Amino acid sequence: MIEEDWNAEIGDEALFPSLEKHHDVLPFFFLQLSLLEKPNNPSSVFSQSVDSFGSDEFVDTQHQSVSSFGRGRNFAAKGFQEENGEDAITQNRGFKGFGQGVCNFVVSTGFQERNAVGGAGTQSRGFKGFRGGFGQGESFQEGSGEDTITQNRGFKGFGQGVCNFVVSTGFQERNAVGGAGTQSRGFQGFRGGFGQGESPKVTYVPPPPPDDEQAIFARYQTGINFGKYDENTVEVSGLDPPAALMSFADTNMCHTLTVNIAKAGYSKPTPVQKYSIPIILAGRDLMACAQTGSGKTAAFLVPVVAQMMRDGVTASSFKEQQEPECIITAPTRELINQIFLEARKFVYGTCIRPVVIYGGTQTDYSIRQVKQGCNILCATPGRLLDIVERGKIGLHNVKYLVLDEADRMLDMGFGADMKKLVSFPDMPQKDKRQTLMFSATFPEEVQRLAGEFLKTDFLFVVVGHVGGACSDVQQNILQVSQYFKRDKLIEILHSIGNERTLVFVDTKKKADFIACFLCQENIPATSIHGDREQREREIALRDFRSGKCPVLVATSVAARGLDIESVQHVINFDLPSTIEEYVHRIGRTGRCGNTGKAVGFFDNNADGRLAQPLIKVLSDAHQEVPVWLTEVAFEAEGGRLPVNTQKNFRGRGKVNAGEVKIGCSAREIESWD
Ligand SMILES: Nc1ncnc2c1ncn2[C@@H]1O[C@H](COP(=O)(O)OP(=O)(O)OP(=O)(O)O)[C@@H](O)[C@H]1O
Repeated sequence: MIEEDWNAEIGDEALFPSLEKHHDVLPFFFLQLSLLEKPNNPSSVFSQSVDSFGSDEFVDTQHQSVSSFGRGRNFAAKGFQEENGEDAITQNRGFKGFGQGVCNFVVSTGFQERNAVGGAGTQSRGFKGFRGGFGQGESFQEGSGEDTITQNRGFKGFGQGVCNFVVSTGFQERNAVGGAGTQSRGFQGFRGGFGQGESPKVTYVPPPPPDDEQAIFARYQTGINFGKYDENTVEVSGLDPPAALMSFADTNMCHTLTVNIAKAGYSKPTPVQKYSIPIILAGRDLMACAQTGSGKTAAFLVPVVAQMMRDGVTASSFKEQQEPECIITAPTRELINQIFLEARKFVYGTCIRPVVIYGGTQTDYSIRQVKQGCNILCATPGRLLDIVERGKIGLHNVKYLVLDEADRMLDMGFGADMKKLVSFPDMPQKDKRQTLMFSATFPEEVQRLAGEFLKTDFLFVVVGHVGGACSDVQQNILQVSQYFKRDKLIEILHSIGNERTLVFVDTKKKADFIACFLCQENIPATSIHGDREQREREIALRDFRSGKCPVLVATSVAARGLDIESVQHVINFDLPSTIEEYVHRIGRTGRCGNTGKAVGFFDNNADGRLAQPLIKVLSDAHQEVPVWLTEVAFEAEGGRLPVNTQKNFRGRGKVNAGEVKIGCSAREIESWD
């Protein structure tokens, strides 16, 4: 695990980045902001915000802030201690870092947001707090109680130094959703960024999902192109593949499972399901590649549950150590949770108990969930290894090991963890378990690596092209240089209206910045990325799902797997650095036979090397290829047209089988989780 964000999946500590990290982050953030400025437009949103602080000094002193963070005395601790509960305690820690330096620097998107959408009362208080705070040097310690008052006091407390500048992602969330209660979360974002000393223990316990039947089987409608999935060519490589099934009834599944499939609204299997289900039922290992949104989750869940029922799996009762029959891993917390929710559908009314555990939540909570019984364990890699190492999970019973987003699970982000998982002494050898890998993309290097985990007679199912984009997504690549991206974004979002839109950017800081910027433009937006606390990530996703915030600005943490109803648009404000990532990102729309639109801002200076693989993806998906793009591709390749566009396009040395060295560029290191 070498990536900053990946670490967030593994250790709770990473949720509260150390001060040292921000020594790097702050100058970068400044750079980022300046890069986002148009050269001839000094009156940017950012400058306006700055102006509203009423302090010219901070411009000159911003670099000092870097060194001043974290050296301070325990500023304002008492005031925050007056609040009850986990938030107050952590806030206290967060503020420890402030106060002593010459310049503390605050980026508070929250205040900007309240401007945009908050109630009048809140705005007034927020701004009072802000203005009053600068340079006054009053104390946090006065008063108690209500969040808004605390904020007010809190900001009064700033100002011992010449300039205060706080990067508070939490405030952004409030921007989007408003309300006093959420305002207090702003301080969480703040403390998350600038705490000092030891990392606070993560105490977040996610709310339990609703467990009434209607909620469990909630779904969205298949789209007009659902039937067209059958037009895709399907190739099965390997010896003696079983025949594909034509309907769910073709299998000998137990009655309860058949009923659950119907309740889930699945009347006919998609191609990846038609081929994968019989392969898994036949006990074969499988690597399956099919376009985004085409039902890969059920392609492994249905046969695994069917087999478990056939094997007469018994209800697992309360035990200190559980021995699940199936382990499912996925790279992000939100995705693994989604897989768990899907699993609940298919096991409904059976004795099979699925459990989900992931980073950013209280470890004891994960352990309690596991102890209560666990047949199918859905887990992100870090939390999984942690729980196994604590002896709460025994692996000797594992019959099914599923890697969703398998190419990501095997690359330099999680590859080492997966190797560690299969190397535990009690993990059955590959010939004693079934290993199943699914993704919409499988670069050749991963295919070779996957062999280490799979039996030699595994089957490889490919629906359409390996790594092909979903043809239900209308792709449009626009030439937009970075200085004009914000204007273009606003223009597009205004034309879109209230339709649900995912905007991808390349860094966590930029995700917050753009969400904040949109709020200032009266476009309710929120953000999701690896530096946000899990609670905030889940709120952001919930608000996006519900339509409360129709725009979600995200890093690649939201690129894979997320199945959100009615996402009509994906905008790649920054194009990703690999073509695989692009395919996954645009696959958040156009799912399950529905149509969607994807726009990519292509900056010739930054994205030249993506041109060629983009052309292939566009043409494979029968999309128009702009003439300028072919010219850029030609130039980027030094006048040659490269042939293998399935590979990652960033310069990479030769990779030998077994060497984990794929898929992550500098830009993704910033944005993955
Ligand atoms: N046979 C089916 N009939 C109707 N709906 C289905 C069927 N199979 C899957 N779906 C629905 O299609 C949607 C997309 O499925 P899923 O999330 O499994 O896609 P995926 O291929 O895993 O996508 P990604 O590559 O983005 O992870 C889900 O809402 C799922 O419930």
